[in-house]
Amino acid sequence: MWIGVVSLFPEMFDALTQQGVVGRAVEKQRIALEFWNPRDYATDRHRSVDDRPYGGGPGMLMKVDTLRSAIFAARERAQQATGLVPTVIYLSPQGRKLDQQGVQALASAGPLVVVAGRYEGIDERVVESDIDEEWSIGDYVLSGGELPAMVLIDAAARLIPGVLGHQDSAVEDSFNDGLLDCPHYTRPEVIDGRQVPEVLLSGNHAAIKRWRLKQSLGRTWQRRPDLLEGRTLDAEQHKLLNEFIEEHAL
Ligand SMILES: Nc1nonc1C(=O)NC1CCNCC1
Repeated sequence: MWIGVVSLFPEMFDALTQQGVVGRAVEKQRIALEFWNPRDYATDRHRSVDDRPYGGGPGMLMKVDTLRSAIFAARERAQQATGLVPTVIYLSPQGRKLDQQGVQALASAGPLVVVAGRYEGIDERVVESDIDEEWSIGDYVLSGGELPAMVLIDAAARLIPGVLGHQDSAVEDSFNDGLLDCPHYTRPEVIDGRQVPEVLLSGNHAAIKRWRLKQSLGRTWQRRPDLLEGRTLDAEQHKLLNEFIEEHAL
């Protein structure tokens, strides 16, 4: 998967590329990550990358010409590297809320150019003319689009074949099947009197799988009932959820 990033702080992405799942994916060339910094296109003495908003008001916007130069360069490189026209993504609170379904769509959308905004954001005409999709990682305001971009890249990378090792599977990740994750346990068997559920020590893999699905369904029902709305449960899932509800009835 080819991803171009437009950011004033490309060094922030070292947190993603120097270690962990994405770091290994880059090393294994499952993912190609390239960066364009609008500041590299600044021609004035101060290498300006921000500009004042029309109509006044607090804060600045990203300067149009340096931003667009970086986007165009990234888009050009995407086509050169992949032969495909990239999807240009802009991260902002005004975007579509990112969820696993959206991540799956982005992970299979071909090359991406991800634009990380700073200041109060970018000129609306740049959104209209140069951005294909606007996405938000949540209803809160951050200092920059770099962390949202890293969230998107990390989540998408996990879905690229060959990125996750055998030791962790994107398939069992919560939200991959639209449910919350089941509880997990590791050594020791007792922590301050709290035991590991017996079934997990039984070696009965069918029972363990059943227990985990039941816990996922139950926790989703308890904590995020919205995720179950419109979802069709099969007979087994209905049975498990009903068992969970009975066991947890107050
Ligand atoms: N939430 C968000 N999901 O994506 N981007 C988000 C965000 O807060 N961006 C900042 C908005 C203010 N300007 C700097 C960037």
